Amino acid sequence: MSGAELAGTAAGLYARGWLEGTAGNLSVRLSGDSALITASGVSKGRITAADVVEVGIADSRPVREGAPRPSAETTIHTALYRLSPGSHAVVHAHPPYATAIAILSARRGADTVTFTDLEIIKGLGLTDPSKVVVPVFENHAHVPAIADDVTERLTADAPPVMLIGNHGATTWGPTLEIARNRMECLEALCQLTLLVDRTAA
Ligand SMILES: CSCCC(=O)C(=O)COP(=O)(O)O
Ligand SMILES: [Zn+2]
Repeated sequence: MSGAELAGTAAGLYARGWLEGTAGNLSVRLSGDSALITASGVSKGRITAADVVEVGIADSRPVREGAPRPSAETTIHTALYRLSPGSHAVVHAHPPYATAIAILSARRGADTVTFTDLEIIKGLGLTDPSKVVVPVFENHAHVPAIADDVTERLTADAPPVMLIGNHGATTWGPTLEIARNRMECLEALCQLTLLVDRTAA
């Protein structure tokens, strides 16, 4: 897995309008105990292989001196890699419908959102796709506190998707393509839920 592949996936998500401004971050696990993650504060629509940083999964720090500053959300990515040894990629984005659901959840003080009986749940790769309970984390200003909450709340068999209140969504999986697909499925679940809720109102 290379920085160019990360950049290509990021460009695709940017083109969909899910990484507005400099939003979003993507990473892949490397062999050993490190991961390659996008640099902080750069447009993910035009990053290149030079805009990725290798960080340690144990300490979330750049492996090499002089590297660009890694994503501000690196600690969330590394917490997920520690939690889920079979996961080799993490995608964080701000897709509009998932972010709207994250905002509504935060307003209601809800720490989960449940989706039931929607075919697209199957795209999340769950054993029982009839229902998925998606955790919603508080958007602490100090990002490592979000990572601490992730470590505390999630178990290895948790669904590979989460929302961050007032912020966005994070998904993970065995490959970058699967983590990206899961982001698309989560966004579709949120979009369908908001569309149907509005139609029924
Ligand atoms: C302009 S978006 C604010 C930060 C954020 O939510 C994000 O996803 C990007 O952070 P990064 O440090 O990875 O650029
Ligand atoms: Zn974000």
